[in-house]
Amino acid sequence: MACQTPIVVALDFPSRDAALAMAGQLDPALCRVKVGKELFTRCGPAVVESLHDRGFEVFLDLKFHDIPNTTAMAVKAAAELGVWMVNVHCSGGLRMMAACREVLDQRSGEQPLLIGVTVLTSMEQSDLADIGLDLDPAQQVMRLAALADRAGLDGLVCSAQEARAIKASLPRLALVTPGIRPAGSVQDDQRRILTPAEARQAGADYLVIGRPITGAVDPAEALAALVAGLAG
Ligand SMILES: O=c1ccn([C@@H]2O[C@H](COP(=O)(O)O)[C@@H](O)[C@H]2O)c(=O)[nH]1
Repeated sequence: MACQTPIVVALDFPSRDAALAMAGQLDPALCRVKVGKELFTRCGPAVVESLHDRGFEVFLDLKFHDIPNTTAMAVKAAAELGVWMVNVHCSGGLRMMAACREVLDQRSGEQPLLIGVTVLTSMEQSDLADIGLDLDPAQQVMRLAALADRAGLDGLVCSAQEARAIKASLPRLALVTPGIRPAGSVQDDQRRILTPAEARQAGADYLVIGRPITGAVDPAEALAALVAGLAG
């Protein structure tokens, strides 16, 4: 059965066994899963295939950032794995994003959603100042969102704190929002956070949630509670 909720569980684990043990506690009708840099670097495409075999749609979160040709070929390789979603850094620029769009458009059949990472949800204004950007995260997100729209991307990774403003000006773009923290849970290294319900109210289309689910005593129960909270 296709996934019925906006929740994407981040499988940030150091081994295939650990990732699949967690996936085994989750229901593909209630969430999609995300494979990021740690898991993919350790396990490679085989873990994506195993998750597909278990019925999950997979967001391959490798945040490609390189020259246009290299990035486009990486996106093509991701598409050939049959993933549901793939992403690149918007700060790679317009030509880089357009090359990724073009390589997917040249393929036949079902394509992954092509998503641009704006400003990491772990970053706040002082972090942008450290890298020479004298503006607040929301301004930089809007600038990169407009660029991603021009390049024909399908959506953005951003904080849900920016979702309302982006939806108001660029409603075509799907918004994928990490930095989701249920009320009362620890912030960890995230900085621009919202609760699941606040994120949905602001216009987020997909909620990326890792530790609040995978670090719970009972991940299946944590996921079910989040799903119930969004439905209510
Ligand atoms: O801006 C970004 C982009 C990606 N992420 C990823 O999302 C998850 C969040 O995990 P939590 O445990 O819920 O913090 C993680 O895999 C990040 O690599 C992000 O947090 N922010």
